[in-house]
Amino acid sequence: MRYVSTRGAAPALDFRDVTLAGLASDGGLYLPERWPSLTREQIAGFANLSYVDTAVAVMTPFVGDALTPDELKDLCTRAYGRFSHAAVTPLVQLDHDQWLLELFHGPTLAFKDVALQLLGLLFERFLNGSDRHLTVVGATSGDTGSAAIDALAGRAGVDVFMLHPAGRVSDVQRRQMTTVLAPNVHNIAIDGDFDTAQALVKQMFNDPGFSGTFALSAVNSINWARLMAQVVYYFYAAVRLGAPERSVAFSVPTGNFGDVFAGYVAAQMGLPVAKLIVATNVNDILHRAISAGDYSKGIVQQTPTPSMDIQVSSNFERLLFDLGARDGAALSAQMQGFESSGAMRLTNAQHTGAALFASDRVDLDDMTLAMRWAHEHAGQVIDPHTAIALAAARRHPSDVPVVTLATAHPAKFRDAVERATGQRPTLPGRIGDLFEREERFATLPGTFDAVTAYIAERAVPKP
Ligand SMILES: Cc1ncc(COP(=O)(O)O)c(C=O)c1O
Ligand SMILES: N[C@@H](CCOP(=O)(O)O)C(=O)O
Repeated sequence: MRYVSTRGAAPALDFRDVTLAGLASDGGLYLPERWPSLTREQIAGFANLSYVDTAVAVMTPFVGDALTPDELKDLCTRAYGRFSHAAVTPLVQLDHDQWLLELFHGPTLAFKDVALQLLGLLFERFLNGSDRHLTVVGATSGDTGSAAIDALAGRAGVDVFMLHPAGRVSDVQRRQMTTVLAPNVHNIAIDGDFDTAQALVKQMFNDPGFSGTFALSAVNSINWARLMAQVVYYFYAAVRLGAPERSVAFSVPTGNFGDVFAGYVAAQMGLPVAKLIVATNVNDILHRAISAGDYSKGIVQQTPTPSMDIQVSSNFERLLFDLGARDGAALSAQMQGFESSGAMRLTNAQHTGAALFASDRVDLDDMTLAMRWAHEHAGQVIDPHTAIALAAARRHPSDVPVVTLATAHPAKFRDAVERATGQRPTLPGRIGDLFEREERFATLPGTFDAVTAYIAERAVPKP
């Protein structure tokens, strides 16, 4: 399998190189040159497979010959062996039509572990025997950071520099990052919001001086391997609810558009997906884009769902490319217009082509009501991000099962959960002593010069 950039000018790469590269050299994001397709019989056969075997079956076409089937299975077994639930991503029924897909049983209690546990092992495997030292640069609004740090702490050949917006993540989220004291982990709190952090990371890749000096790589969902691993749980859930005979809808709490784009990929591969509901908080750029074709930035507002306090959604570019006849030059011009003005209209083809998606904007009151409903009617204490998607799911009548992606453990957002339900979740044993651990992080202005100077002093240059 070869991978092409959404902006059309970077070289096509194989799976190994696309994993190590992260972002394309023309500023675009990599995508498979075509979507692999699975037959109905193959999909039906997944109903009897474990999570690991489903992962191997779904990911094999993307991995190509970069790994043997045995190697891929070994990596998946190790990655998902660290999850605390035997099903890895179990389904929980809420009522007749509504289901939760619990994605938070990994080491850092959010869906990011599903992809990042595997990505850490892929880096290790692909760096084995090479003298390349990776400088991983990442931006987090709370969850990617701890999942990447858990996956990479102490690994040879990799340093990770993780930028989070100071004061805009929950205390549990911050401590999950800053209490990891491994020498290859560097946490940086920046003055600014998540969009500032994400823009700095992209600027590092696009700066010839910086990216020429360090072998940069990405752990955000701009890295294709992240999305590939997330496609798996759409198949895993849908076949348990009757696919391919029956279609299934998914409601996804959305920020950077990675998780829901993985659902789109599953649909392109042949999974009968009835609808993908893009659920946003009041930072609703994606809701406006999908419902009205208006992709224009607002000011990032702080909410009790900090991981979704995002206005520039990196992976939306992948969808626009796929729906725009994969014309890299046209998309490049469209994205450059957005980058300079902060606004763009979707073309007719992009807007009408996105018919698989519905969208919804959920405010604080409706988020709170969804948390209460889950608690009172189904005995489930859910986190606020999950509640955004559950509220949206309940507002979209459906004649097929609707699966809400439960993206984080409620203990990561104890104050918000307690305010809504009166229940204060306890920290799971894995992080029971989190508030007694020592923290270490730097605080820097959110500027390219300040952050790159800090990294340059600590990172290992290319030979
Ligand atoms: C708990 C949680 N839910 C939802 C999201 C949004 O997911 P995505 O950025 O893939 O749209 C995030 C952050 O990515 C998150 O951490
Ligand atoms: N919500 C994320 C933001 C980064 O998203 P990613 O999926 O692109 O890594 C977070 O919690 O850090």
